[in-house]
Amino acid sequence: MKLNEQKIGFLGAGKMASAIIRGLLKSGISKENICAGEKYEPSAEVARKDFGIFVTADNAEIVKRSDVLIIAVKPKDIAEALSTAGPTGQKLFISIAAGVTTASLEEMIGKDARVVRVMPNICATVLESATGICPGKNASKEDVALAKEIFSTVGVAMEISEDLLDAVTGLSGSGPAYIFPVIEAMADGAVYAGLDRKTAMILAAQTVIGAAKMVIETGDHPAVLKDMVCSPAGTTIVGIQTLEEYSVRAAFMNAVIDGAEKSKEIGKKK
Ligand SMILES: NC(=O)C1=CN([C@@H]2O[C@H](COP(=O)(O)OP(=O)(O)OC[C@H]3O[C@@H](n4cnc5c(N)ncnc54)[C@H](OP(=O)(O)O)[C@@H]3O)[C@@H](O)[C@H]2O)C=CC1
Ligand SMILES: O=C(O)[C@@H]1CCC=N1
Repeated sequence: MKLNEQKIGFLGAGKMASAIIRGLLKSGISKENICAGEKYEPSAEVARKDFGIFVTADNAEIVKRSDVLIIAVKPKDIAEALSTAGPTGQKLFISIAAGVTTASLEEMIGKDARVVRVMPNICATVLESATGICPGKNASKEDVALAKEIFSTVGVAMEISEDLLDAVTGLSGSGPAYIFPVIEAMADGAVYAGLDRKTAMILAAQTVIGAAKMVIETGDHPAVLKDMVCSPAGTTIVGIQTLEEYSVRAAFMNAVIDGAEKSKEIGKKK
């Protein structure tokens, strides 16, 4: 199955669908091969204007035109989106909804449905998503490979077993929202210390990019990298002491655990 020969339809054309569509177009997929079902007309109009793709409120028309359907509505809206999807035949369904299991998607689409569950993140917008992928019971190796190819256009995509996808959701699905306030708060600190806001924001964001690259490219443990920055009796160790006083590491750890548990909870709802 070649990606550039697939007709890809999105159910929902909101924030995440737009991010993924942008990645597909940037990777050379023709806009003629992408379409979207979106019931909120202002979002539909934005997608038409930004991407030049076919967008309609008629989900059945999207299913008819597509080989692969990407479910990109909120978990609570999936049942309605699928109930208006018409005959689904043996098309491949890829869901990016938080918490919703492949088993419950198969129940809604049909017991033989080919389903792949994926958890990307909002950084797909800048082609830097961290994405976890797992197959449903009827999905073939080729289906998983195709999903991996699609999500590799917007960042890093890895196959992960489904029992761990809630953990991926808490970590990389929600994670950007935990880091954005860190960047804002660090910039606030620099403004307090006298830097102008624009410079502070650029330096704060680049610091996060640089730190992330250090972890990925050196392969060193973050604690080792932290020690490289902390000079004895220097400026950094006093900041580390403050973070420890406020239990910042525990707070981040608990935020990820809470997100993972919420994802599991969503999966239990019918
Ligand atoms: N935002 C994120 O960072 C991430 C989100 N996800 C998952 O991605 C999915 C989409 O999230 P996101 O893009 O943020 O959500 P958005 O609300 O931005 O997009 C969903 C869009 O789908 C529309 N919609 C709702 N019901 C239907 C329907 N029956 N048919 C067609 N369109 C419909 C909504 O319209 P209306 O507003 O009128 O309801 C909305 O425009 C969710 O399931 C979420 O769990 C996964 C990873 C990260
Ligand atoms: O908050 C949410 O439910 C979605 C899923 C992961 C990120 N955003």
